[in-house]
Amino acid sequence: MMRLGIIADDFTGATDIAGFLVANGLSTIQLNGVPDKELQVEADAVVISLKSRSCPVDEAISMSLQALDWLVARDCEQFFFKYCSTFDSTAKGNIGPVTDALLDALGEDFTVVCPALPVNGRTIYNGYLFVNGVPLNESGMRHHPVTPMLDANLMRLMEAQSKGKCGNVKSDDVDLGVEGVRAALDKLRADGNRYAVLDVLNSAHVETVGRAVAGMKLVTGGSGLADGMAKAWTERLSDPEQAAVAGKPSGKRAVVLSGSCSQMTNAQVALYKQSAPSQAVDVVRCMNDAGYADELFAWITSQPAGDLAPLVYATTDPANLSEIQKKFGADQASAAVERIFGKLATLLAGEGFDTFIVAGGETSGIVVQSLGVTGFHIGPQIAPGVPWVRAVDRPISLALKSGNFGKERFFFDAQQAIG
Ligand SMILES: Nc1ncnc2c1ncn2[C@@H]1O[C@H](COP(=O)(O)OP(=O)(O)OP(=O)(O)O)[C@@H](O)[C@H]1O
Ligand SMILES: O=C(O)[C@@H](O)C(=O)CO
Repeated sequence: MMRLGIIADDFTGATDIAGFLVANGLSTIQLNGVPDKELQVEADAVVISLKSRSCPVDEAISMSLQALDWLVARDCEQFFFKYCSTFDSTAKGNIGPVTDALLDALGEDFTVVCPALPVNGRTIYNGYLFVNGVPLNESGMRHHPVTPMLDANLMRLMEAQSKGKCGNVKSDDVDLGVEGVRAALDKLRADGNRYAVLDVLNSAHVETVGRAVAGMKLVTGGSGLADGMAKAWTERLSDPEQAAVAGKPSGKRAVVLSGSCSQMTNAQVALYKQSAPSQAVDVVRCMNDAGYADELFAWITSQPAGDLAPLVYATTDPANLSEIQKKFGADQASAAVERIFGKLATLLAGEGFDTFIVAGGETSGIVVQSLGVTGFHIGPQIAPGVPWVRAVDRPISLALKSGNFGKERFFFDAQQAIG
């Protein structure tokens, strides 16, 4: 019997939250896009992954409401709007409008905002979001190709996008435990706030806020909050290993496709290409050479099988990225790069590649769409927030890595985990 319905605004975000639920023993299925009305699924949690983070706001709202309807019709009792642990949403972003639409649809007038994920260095203090101890707007996120984050104050970001007031539950209240958080939430609500940013500095706070929001119809945030919520459902916990079995990887031919320009992906690519065959993507050719994907495909298939998987990367440093964007326009350059990765994925699957290690949320979205995969079983985690997943409808395994996740050896670690 399904209980928790999750609407995620991108693909890697969806696998991230699903991975934490499975690690806590909740059986979880991830569906790519809003499924057919007929589809029935049996799981403790269902994650619907959308591509709604950076699309026009009307589309984001409409997709999210369709996802909500689908989950409501499957008897979900609680709903989670999952967005990025680095917020990834400027003053014009979709998080506020989608939260408002979900609240209205559920007949609710209050929710929490909690992108914290301390295990990956995302903490919230006095309502400011930090990445490894640095305010969001001073972290690598200020150079993000699509959503450069120039403010770390979550109340301000939320109010700029939405139609209500946003307060803050301070870490002192979280230190008081579940009752402290609930009292602070009641007070903020009574004071006319529509949203409350939850301070979270460590894993004890994660558990406290997870318990404190147990009765809330709608919560919003990152996978840290879901980790805390899942830990609170002790009576439903089953064997975590069992929950991950259906998603274990077992593929034979792997490739690494990296379209993220985050600091961490830059470090992962730099290390991996010292040992593995690699090919950099030429953005100019992505834009104007119809045969470019075929050429990259031919290069990949010419690499010896059995060794480290070949890497194709568009990953580049902030200075070069900003030059490319100035020359061609950020949207045009991104779209051209995404198109190449999409074509490559289709060609590779046709050639028998069954294991795709992908870096970047948008990049993962396009790869998954191009492969035509409708949903995933969630497997064991490679790194916090990055589980192996196995397509429900084809023998294909994927590791969909959020830009900033994983350690430097991530691409090696992923391949080591293949059985
Ligand atoms: N060299 C490049 N020049 C221009 N655009 C690029 C280049 N490399 C990647 N891109 C684009 O930048 C965007 C990166 O977004 P993506 O979501 O894949 O990574 P990310 O933002 O680091 O990951 P996440 O969303 O998981 O944090 C994609 O649209 C990609 O096509
Ligand atoms: O929360 C995160 O950081 C990730 O799951 C994500 O959403 C990046 O795309």
